[in-house]
Amino acid sequence: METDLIEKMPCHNQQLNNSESPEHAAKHVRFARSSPAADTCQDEPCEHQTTSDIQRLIGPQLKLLPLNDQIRELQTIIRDKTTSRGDFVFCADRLIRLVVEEGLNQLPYSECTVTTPTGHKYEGVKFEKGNCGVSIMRSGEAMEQGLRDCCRSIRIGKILIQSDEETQKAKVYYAKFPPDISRRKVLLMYPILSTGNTVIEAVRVLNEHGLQAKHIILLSLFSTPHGARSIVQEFPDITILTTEVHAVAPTHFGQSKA
Ligand SMILES: Nc1nc2c(ncn2[C@@H]2O[C@H](COP(=O)(O)OP(=O)(O)OP(=O)(O)O)[C@@H](O)[C@H]2O)c(=O)[nH]1
Ligand SMILES: O=P(O)(O)OC[C@H]1O[C@H](OP(=O)(O)OP(=O)(O)O)[C@H](O)[C@@H]1O
Ligand SMILES: O=c1cc[nH]c(=O)[nH]1
Repeated sequence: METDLIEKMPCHNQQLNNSESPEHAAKHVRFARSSPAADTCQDEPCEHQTTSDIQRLIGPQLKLLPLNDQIRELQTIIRDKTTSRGDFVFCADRLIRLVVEEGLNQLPYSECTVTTPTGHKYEGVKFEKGNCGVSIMRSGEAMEQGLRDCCRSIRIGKILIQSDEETQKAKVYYAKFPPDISRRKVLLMYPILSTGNTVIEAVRVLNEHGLQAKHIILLSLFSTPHGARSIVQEFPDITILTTEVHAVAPTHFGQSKA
């Protein structure tokens, strides 16, 4: 029964803190009524859904960036078939940067004290060591620059997985990670989760290298309900970060950067 419900929920956004403010709920309804990109919401209006439904059905492992006008505009331009290649890449890079920044927020920080030029002590925080990125080729590579723009010297591993077009079965062709990956927190990059099969296979390979799913933060831009649910069912400890869960995911994302 829950499966039926989730597939009927084409359009969701949810705050990262997993609770919905009245302002956020109001904004969500406004988008559902006014956005031309929310085409699949017409049969199943978003205002009839609560944003906690998706959380309940998929679980707290799924974290959506808080919806705002800026993110909604980027999603709209990326989805618009009349968008030029240059605008698509520009907007995708902006959305990637927002997801990367939030992904970094999920990593461990420790407290530290620094001295200011005027000799004052300042109680701040610093990243803990032991993070790395892994991009799933090809489309995940489009997210590497966004991560490097924030973390200049972060190590980035790569994995190539291709799905059989008929059976959808995912096969691993190439994987190269930092040797101590089992001891790191990994930002796994893949912009579009459709079936979820590619990511599931990637996480299996990371598991084989000794990395537990609880140390993986999946950075993506768009997900179908099915994709997110499949990944969480397979790996209940993973964290998935995305900007939108929608029944229709954009396609050919990798080709935009080719
Ligand atoms: N020569 C070389 N140095 C690298 C490479 N990747 C990372 N480094 C450097 O090696 C150092 C240690 O890298 P990491 O092990 O990823 O760093 P970390 O221990 O997680 O933490 P940070 O030092 O804060 O990055 C960093 O200063 C990086 O700049 C590489 O592929 N080649
Ligand atoms: O169904 P999933 O396993 O969740 O994968 C979804 C991705 O796969 C397809 O791309 P493609 O296979 O061409 O991958 P690439 O663009 O990364 O090369 C599709 O355009 C999505 O980007
Ligand atoms: O390059 C582009 C432009 C619009 N939409 C895409 O999917 N790719």
